[in-house]
Amino acid sequence: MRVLETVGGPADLKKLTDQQLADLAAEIRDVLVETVSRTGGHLGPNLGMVEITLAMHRVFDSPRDRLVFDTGHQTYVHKLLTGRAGQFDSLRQQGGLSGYPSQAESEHDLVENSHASTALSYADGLAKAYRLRKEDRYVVALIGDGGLTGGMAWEALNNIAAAKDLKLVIIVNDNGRSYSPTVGGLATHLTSLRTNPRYEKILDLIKKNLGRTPYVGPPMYEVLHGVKKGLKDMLAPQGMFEDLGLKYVGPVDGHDRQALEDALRNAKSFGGPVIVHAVTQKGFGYPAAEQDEEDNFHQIRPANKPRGWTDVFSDELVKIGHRRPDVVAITAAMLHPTGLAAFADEFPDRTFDVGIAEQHAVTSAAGLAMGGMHPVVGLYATFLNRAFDQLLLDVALHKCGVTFVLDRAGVTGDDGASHNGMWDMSILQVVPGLRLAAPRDGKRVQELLNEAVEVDDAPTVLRFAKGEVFEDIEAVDRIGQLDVLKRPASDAAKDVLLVGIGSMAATAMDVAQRLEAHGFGVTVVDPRWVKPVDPKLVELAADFTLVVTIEDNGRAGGCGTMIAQALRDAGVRTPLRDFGIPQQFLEHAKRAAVLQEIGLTGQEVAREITEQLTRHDSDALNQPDPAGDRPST
Ligand SMILES: Cc1ncc(C[n+]2csc(CCOP(=O)(O)OP(=O)(O)O)c2C)c(N)n1
Ligand SMILES: CC(=O)[C@@H](O)[C@H](O)COP(=O)(O)O
Ligand SMILES: [Mg+2]
Repeated sequence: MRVLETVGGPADLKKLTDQQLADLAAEIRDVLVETVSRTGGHLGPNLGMVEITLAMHRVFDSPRDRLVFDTGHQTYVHKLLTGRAGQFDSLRQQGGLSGYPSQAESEHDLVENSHASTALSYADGLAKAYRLRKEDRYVVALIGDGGLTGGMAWEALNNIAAAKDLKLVIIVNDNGRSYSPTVGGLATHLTSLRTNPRYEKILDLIKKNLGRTPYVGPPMYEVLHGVKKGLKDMLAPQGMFEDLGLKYVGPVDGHDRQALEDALRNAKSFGGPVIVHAVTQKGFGYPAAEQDEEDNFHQIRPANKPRGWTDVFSDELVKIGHRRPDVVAITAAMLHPTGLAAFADEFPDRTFDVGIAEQHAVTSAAGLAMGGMHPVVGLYATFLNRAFDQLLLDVALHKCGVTFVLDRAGVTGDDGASHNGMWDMSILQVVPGLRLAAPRDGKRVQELLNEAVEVDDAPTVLRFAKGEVFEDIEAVDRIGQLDVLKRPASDAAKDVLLVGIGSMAATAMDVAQRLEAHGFGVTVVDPRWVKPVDPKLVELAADFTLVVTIEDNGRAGGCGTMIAQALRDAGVRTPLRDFGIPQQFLEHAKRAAVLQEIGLTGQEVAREITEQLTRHDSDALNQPDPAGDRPST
């Protein structure tokens, strides 16, 4: 029987021998490689977390002691050790285990948000709560070196360092990478800590020698090891953490479980906030991941991936870069995933990786624009949320010509609720002067990106979906900025004006076909620029019985809402039905499965409209469904 099968929960770990623990670590790595290669997910980060997770669960008592994982993508081992090994095959599948912590799955899971750099703030709050409630519980926060480059982490450290009596242990999982090697002064400092051979060797020497004198040895080693500014300052530049007033333990070999346990017990004994600096290798134990230059298999990348929206953007930006020396690119630690790597290869001096620091990225872009450059900021749509204030009041207020390219907009699916790009076309509607484009296919990505970088007195935004780019849908006419994609076969009644937004233009074409089969006259348009609302769209709407909008964004405050407002403001009484993502946190599943689930498919939308049009109840065309914010079906 495998050791893993004997582990029903963390308590079982405490009974295992060193040999059994070594066997268990090997078994876990086999399960990770075998399963994640099939299901997809974060293989590299989790291979690097085996010994740390074992040590965490052997030294602390989850869930009484609370374990908080930053970003949460590195919790597969935690799941295997907390009673979910039997379900691990269902990882990231619809109805199966989430790829991130899930309170619904286990009492051992707490933080579900996959946005980085939040763990220390949660931990600060939790530890304060336990102190106030006089609960003798530890909080253990695991954060990566990448997560530490996020501003929130330093806001939290500033508070934690001042709270000497918080029972809080911070484990920095330092593998030197986010996706790519971690950048900035912090990375350099962590490197100086982890690569100072003298410090480690001398400590080992002391430990070995002192260890031979049982009565004096271990306590003496503890004193030496715990000494604040003496031994360490002399041997390794401490600076940062200790100068902040934080106890620092390490650097510890993050793949030596025993050493980790010693360090965590040492940290636990301080009774106040401590940083344990664990040095790991992303992908450890699986050579293919260890040697993967791009990102150590941060995410399993499917072999021969079809050409995606990201690729079209990436190629077009390089072309623009050649003709526009003022164009620069900014990434928040996601050079490859956002398609900026090609631009970086071509223009290394005009590409800036700021770490996982979206807020800094956006305001730094404002500075670059004020300095005469035209920044293109590449982000995943959901991560823009974090930098909304910077976009609103650092970029838009000053009318800075910054172009934002939001990848993974709309339903992304298997990374769960916090990864769906369902917020941007709602929050961006309130930004004065901002121009928002939603390309429907690869050709429009090229077209709209070139139009966007020409705007130098306002922020411009392009947003497109995850995955394979759609086939080009050519327009049959252009009215103002509007592309007409389909007119009725004959001069049939102008029953429905279908507004397909971005990737939903293809869905709109499918809906049109289905409606025409029921004898309705349908015109399909793609606004291309969805903000501000095109006056030509408002004019056109006046001639139709019903306007229908379809968008891959939350319904609340989305494009449908804004177009309806523009119709009302212009006195156009044509009723409007808006289809979009229901304003809910969506369970993880593949994108197509989620779209099916929420009714954002051609078949479902066509059924709804047919039902509404054939209800013969003219009011039906005017009254929204009394069910309120029902799912968009
Ligand atoms: C706010 C935010 N921006 C970007 C990401 C995308 N992202 C997911 S994991 C990751 C790298 C995390 O690096 P690190 O914290 O060092 O953890 P590791 O993967 O190395 O274990 C990034 C950038 C995110 N989750 N949150
Ligand atoms: C954990 C994280 O934020 C990213 O690694 C996320 O998994 C992105 O996934 P895709 O790049 O596959 O959209
Ligand atoms: Mg890292």
